[in-house]
Amino acid sequence: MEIIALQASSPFQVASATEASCTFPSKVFRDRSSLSCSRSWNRIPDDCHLSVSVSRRPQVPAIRCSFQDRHPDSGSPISIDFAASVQVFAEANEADQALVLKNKGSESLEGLKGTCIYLIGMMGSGKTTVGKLLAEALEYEFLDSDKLIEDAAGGMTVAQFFKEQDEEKFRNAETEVLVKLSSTGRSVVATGGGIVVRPLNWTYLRQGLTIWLNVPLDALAERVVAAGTHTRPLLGDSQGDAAVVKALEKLKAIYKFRAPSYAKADVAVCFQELVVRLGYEHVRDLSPMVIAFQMLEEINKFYKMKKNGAAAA
Ligand SMILES: Nc1ncnc2c1ncn2[C@@H]1O[C@H](COP(=O)(O)OP(=O)(O)OP(=O)(O)O)[C@@H](O)[C@H]1O
Ligand SMILES: O=C(O)C1=C[C@@H](O)[C@@H](O)[C@H](O)C1
Repeated sequence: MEIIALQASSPFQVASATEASCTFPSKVFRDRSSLSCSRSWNRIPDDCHLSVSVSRRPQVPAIRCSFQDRHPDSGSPISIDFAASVQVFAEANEADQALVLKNKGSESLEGLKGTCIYLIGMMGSGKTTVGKLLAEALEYEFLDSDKLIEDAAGGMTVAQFFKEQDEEKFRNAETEVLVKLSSTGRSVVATGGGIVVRPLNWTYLRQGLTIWLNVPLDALAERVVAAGTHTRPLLGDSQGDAAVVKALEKLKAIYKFRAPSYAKADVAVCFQELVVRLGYEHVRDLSPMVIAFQMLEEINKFYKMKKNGAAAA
């Protein structure tokens, strides 16, 4: 354990005036100059020094920062930890991001207590891509409800299901899969885009934590066309120059009907908000890692609020 004293001015955000834990990327703690505190904390005396302890566990470099001082008014010990913000995370290299995600995942486990996570959102919103990263960070199993339906139907693809049977039968199979999933735990489930529409499905979704990936429709249209719409029967097979425009029209119609159901999620990650916070130009600039980080932030916030609510009641 190494103790270093620092004067302040920092890119890190303080999660709360009294407590928050953090894990900084190794890249950041090598660069000590970036570890100092912001003057915007008017409760902290200007000449206050930070004491930073750097622990080097074999796999997980971590830094905890806390003030070694007393509150100027009350005299009680001040303990402030920094939380690496999504801005800091987005700038870290991939290896550091992986470490931070893992640590952040461990922090979320206390609130989650093994609860299943259901990712909901329009087709192409990244439930599978980001869900796998989230599952890894939490050491949860990753499951895909469409895949479970396909397995239960003897390998018939979702597209075949829609063609050879009908949407109603597909929705019944989807509910059956959800019933089974609701008796499990410690899984991140990428759900089918339409799972939210049946009110009955919410009985099961509510047994877990629901997270909505709220992605602007124009970005979705680009993605689904790039990946090929043939696997998404509700979009039809759009190809050629007009494909994105056609896909966008269909997505708009579907979303109009579903938006209130997605909004019932416990937690939402709004991609447009994230783009603005990070000063990016487009949703396509958001990496799956950054989205997974933000999901963990929102999960932690959700359980913290729940805990505070329970304590206040
Ligand atoms: N953050 C991202 N950046 C770039 N591409 C992404 C991102 N997230 C997802 N994609 C791409 O978008 C496409 C759709 O992603 P994905 O399959 O994860 O979505 P989904 O919500 O699981 O879709 P569906 O509900 O239709 O199965 C994939 O080709 C994936 O590689
Ligand atoms: O949005 C939807 O309704 C769907 C999304 C896919 O994940 C599949 O579940 C299926 O293609 C239907």
